[in-house]
Amino acid sequence: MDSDLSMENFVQHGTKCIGVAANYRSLLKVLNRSTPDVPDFFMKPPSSYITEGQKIIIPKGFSVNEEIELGVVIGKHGRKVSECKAMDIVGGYCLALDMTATCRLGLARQTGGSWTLGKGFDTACPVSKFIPKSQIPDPHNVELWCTVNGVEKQRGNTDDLVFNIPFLISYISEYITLEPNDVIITGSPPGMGPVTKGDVIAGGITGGESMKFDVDAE
Ligand SMILES: O=C([O-])CC(=O)C(=O)O
Ligand SMILES: [Mg+2]
Repeated sequence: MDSDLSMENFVQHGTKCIGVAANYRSLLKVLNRSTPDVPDFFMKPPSSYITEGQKIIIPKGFSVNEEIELGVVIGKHGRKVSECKAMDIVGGYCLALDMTATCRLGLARQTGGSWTLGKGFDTACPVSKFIPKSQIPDPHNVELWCTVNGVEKQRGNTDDLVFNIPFLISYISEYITLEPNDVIITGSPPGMGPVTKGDVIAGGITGGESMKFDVDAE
């Protein structure tokens, strides 16, 4: 397997971001949905990434929710990776805000249409700086928090994931080759809600990395 030593710049490499939908047991409970047998995925284009210092821009007429998530940054090429080898291709982590245009997602759900605009508009994927793998020895016991204008909106622990990271890597790589600098955003705990121009979204790992983004609108 190839290794890539420049994962600190994973955003600049411009590879893909794969999102997992409804992957927290606590979120499924709030939504009154049963546990799915298989994970559901969507993709965000590399053009949706922003890093701290850049603003989230709500497209004209859109309503947008924030979702705090743990991102897994892939470090090595992976195709049909077994669950027991999956952690070997993880290069590190990041925090991500899965900005979601609820107006578009609601429509997609009603019509069976695609999630592309709902999840993939420009600035829909704010990420923190790269977090080395050694800083998160157990990625299945990470507490995530998110505030909007200083008010806590989300708090959850990755021990609540329906599909854990090895399962996700193995499942995705059965069908889609994972490449260095790809990011898998692992799903959001409950509490996500609408944000508007002028809001400040902060998110982090309790006792660890954090990030902050200003919201603007077209
Ligand atoms: O926005 C959604 O409906 C699904 C999703 O990404 C999540 O649960 O993290
Ligand atoms: Mg999400």
